[in-house]
Amino acid sequence: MQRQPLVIANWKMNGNRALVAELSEALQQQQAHYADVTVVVCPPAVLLPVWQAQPGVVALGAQDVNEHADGAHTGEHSLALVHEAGAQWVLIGHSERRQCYGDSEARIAQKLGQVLADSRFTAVLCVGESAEQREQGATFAVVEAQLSEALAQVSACERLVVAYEPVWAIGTGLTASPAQAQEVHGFIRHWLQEKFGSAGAAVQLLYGGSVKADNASELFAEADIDGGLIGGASLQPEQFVAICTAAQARSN
Ligand SMILES: O=C[C@H](O)COP(=O)(O)O
Repeated sequence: MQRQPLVIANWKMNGNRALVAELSEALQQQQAHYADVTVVVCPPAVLLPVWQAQPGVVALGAQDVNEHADGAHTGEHSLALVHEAGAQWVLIGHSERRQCYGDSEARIAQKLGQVLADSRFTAVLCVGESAEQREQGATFAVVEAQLSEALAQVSACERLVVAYEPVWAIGTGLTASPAQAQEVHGFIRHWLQEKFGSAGAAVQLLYGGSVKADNASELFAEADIDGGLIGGASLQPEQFVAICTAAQARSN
C-alpha cells in the first residue's frame, strides 16, 4: 500500500523566532525536492503563532495537550488553544512526557481519545522501549502494551499516526539499525491490522531516535517506515531539509 511520506520536527524546548524564520526559508527554497512529503513542525507552543505567520510550507503540531477542555491547569494547553494557534497535529505519549511529566498509560489514552475525537486533528502516538527493556527481550511486549492501552477505546484509525521511538536512541546518537526499526514497525503494522482490519495498512508509521541526514535514506527505505519524528536534527535547517528530501524517495 502506498502511504504518503511524513516527516515531523519535534523542537522540544528548543528554538526561537530566529530559527522559525531560518528553517521556514530553507524549507521554502527546497520545497521542490520534497514535494510529496507532508512536513509538520511541532515547536514549543508559544512559537506556534510565529510559525503560523510564515508562508505555509509546513503543517503545525503541538508537542502535547492537556486531557481537559479548560479549567485550572496552570502551565497547560488545551486542544482548542493549540488549534487557535495553528496546530492540526498533536504528539501524544512522547517518552519525555512519560518519563518526566507523569503521563501514565491511562492519561495518554485520555489525551489520545480527545484528539482523535476532534476531526480537525491528527494524533501521533509515540511508543518505544528503554535500553533495559530491549536487553531483557521485552521490546514487543512493551510496544504491544503501549498500543493496546492507548487504543483500547479507539475504533477507527483514519487520523492516527504511530511513531516508534526506542528510548535508548533518543538524543543519544545511537540509532536503531534499519532492520531493528523495521522489525518493530512490522510488528506495529501487524498489530494495527489485527485491530483495525485493512485500515491498519494505511496508518503512517514513523521512526524516531537520532535520525540525521546521513542515516535517513536507509531507514526510509524499509517497507513500514513512512518517515521520521526528528528531534535534534530538526533544529539544523540543512539537516532537516535533507531528511525531508530523503523521505521523498518513498514516493518516487
Ligand atoms: O521526538 C523526537 C525524538 O525524541 C527523537 O529525538 P532525536 O532526533 O533528538 O533523537
